[in-house]
Amino acid sequence: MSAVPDAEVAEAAAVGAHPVRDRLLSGGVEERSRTGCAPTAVDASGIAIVLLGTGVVGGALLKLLCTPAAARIRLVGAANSKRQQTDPAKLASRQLREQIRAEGDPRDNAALLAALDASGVAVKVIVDATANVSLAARHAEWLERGYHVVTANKALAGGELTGWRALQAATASGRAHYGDAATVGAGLPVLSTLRRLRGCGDALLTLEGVFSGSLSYLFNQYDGSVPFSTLLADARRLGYTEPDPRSDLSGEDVARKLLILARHAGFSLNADEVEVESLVPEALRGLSTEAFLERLPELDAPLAARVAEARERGHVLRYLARLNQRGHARVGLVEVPPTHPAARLYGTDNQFALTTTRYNTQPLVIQGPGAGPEVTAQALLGDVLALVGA
Ligand SMILES: NC(=O)C1=CN([C@@H]2O[C@H](COP(=O)(O)OP(=O)(O)OC[C@H]3O[C@@H](n4cnc5c(N)ncnc54)[C@H](OP(=O)(O)O)[C@@H]3O)[C@@H](O)[C@H]2O)C=CC1
Ligand SMILES: N[C@@H](CC=O)C(=O)O
Repeated sequence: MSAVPDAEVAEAAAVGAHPVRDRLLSGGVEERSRTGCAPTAVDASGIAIVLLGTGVVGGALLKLLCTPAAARIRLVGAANSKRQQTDPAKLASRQLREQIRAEGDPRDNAALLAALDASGVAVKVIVDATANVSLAARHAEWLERGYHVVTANKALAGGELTGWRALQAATASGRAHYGDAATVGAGLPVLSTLRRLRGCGDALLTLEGVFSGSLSYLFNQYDGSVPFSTLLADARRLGYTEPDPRSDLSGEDVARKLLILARHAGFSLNADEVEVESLVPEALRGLSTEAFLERLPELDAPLAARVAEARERGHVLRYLARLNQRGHARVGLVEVPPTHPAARLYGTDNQFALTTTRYNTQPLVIQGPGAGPEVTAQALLGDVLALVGA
């Protein structure tokens, strides 16, 4: 199924490298085309963007920027965690990630914003394809300054309630838009549906489902026959996990999505009000990402025991998120019967079951792939294009 040989995966897991991440931008199997890529001559009615993060999702977005759908978009800056590029000729490079790594300027957000200002284009967008908390903390300020923000980074909207409130205040002025489709369901139409329902006067009563693409991928397959750690390495290689997979296994990423949805529905929940079950053993919590990746097999025994217990009862394990009518929020591993809707998912499927005042006999269910570079990058592109009504 994978395009990456197993030996390469094993080596990558050992050193903390990432074949999909590397290939997406290396100009190797998924080379950027020069033709139509990062156009330098977009007229003033076009869109200028700065891309923060050139990893799995950012890399896939760079590929989409080379397609006709992105003809109105001009890339005026791109950055990784250490370096950045704003030179138009270099931004059009086939090897943009290597270019930035080898010859990029030191990181400086002000220079990226200056590139947007100098573009002469009215619609200026900052695309955040990182998981960086400090960058997310700047979203509200950027919006207030009139830059649109399109994000896959959930750290602000799904973080502390104060951050969420700052975001609401920044968008309330209407100066700039916040494109957040990629933050929940990797672009499945969940947030847009919830906003539409609320706009019609409907109210969310309960919410339940599988909100993690990587955990869905893991538990849809895990029956104890293949070690959990092997499946996790696969999920990471395929670009489904967070930069540090403990963000998925700890429940933190699912909790963020639940908070984003709950807050959009009018529940003012703080981050510490979500009950979270972590699947990361205590001994693996304080390690560096690289050290954690070397010790993945330590995940196997506890989960093998859990799946065996569930099987004795004729059940399967699913990592579920739940919000009840009283605003109680919980994310964690649940034993469900094979007839449960969450037991019938495939691949990275997410499932969001919304019970509302008007959808109250059967929930409104949104289901489909909930992780992966292409779908997530498409969600970002869609939010960018929506700014010009495309
Ligand atoms: N993968 C998926 O399926 C989905 C991911 N997302 C979200 O997308 C985001 C990115 O995920 P993913 O692409 O998988 O992660 P990666 O680790 O592959 O990429 C993250 C990128 O962010 C860069 N970065 C980190 N800090 C900064 C910074 N301060 N300034 C600029 N760049 C920075 C990294 O730089 P460097 O290369 O130097 O490390 C890297 O290029 C996350 O928030 C994730 O939750 C959302 C939906 C689905
Ligand atoms: N790591 C996340 C990616 C999308 O947000 C997940 O597994 O769902």
